[in-house]
Amino acid sequence: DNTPLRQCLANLHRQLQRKDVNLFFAWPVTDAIAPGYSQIILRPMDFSTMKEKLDNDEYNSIEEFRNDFKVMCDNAMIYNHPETIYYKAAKKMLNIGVKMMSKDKIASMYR
Ligand SMILES: NC(=O)c1ccc2nc(N)sc2c1
Repeated sequence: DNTPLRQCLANLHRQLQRKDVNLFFAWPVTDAIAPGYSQIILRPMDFSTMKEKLDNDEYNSIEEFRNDFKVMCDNAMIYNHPETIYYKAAKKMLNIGVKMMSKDKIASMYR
């Protein structure tokens, strides 16, 4: 059933994924496209995995969702060098996400 939290997270997921125009974050990163990725990144995350967790009701708060989103962006800024398009896309998307899910914005929902 669609609880307010699930609807809110589904909207956030849609809005954030729209920013990923090159689909760099749509699917799990494979070692085939990113050599050594699985040795370097111990907690992989991507939008399809987040959607699966959403559909399986695995997020109990916006904070949990925001944490996965931040891990996904941080991973890309750990594995990829700063001058790459992947690093830059992650940094830009992280800034957008932080604004959309800021702590004070979430707190303001409970006032
Ligand atoms: N999300 C990432 O870190 C990411 C995504 C796609 C991609 N394609 C490559 N050739 S390296 C690479 C890294």
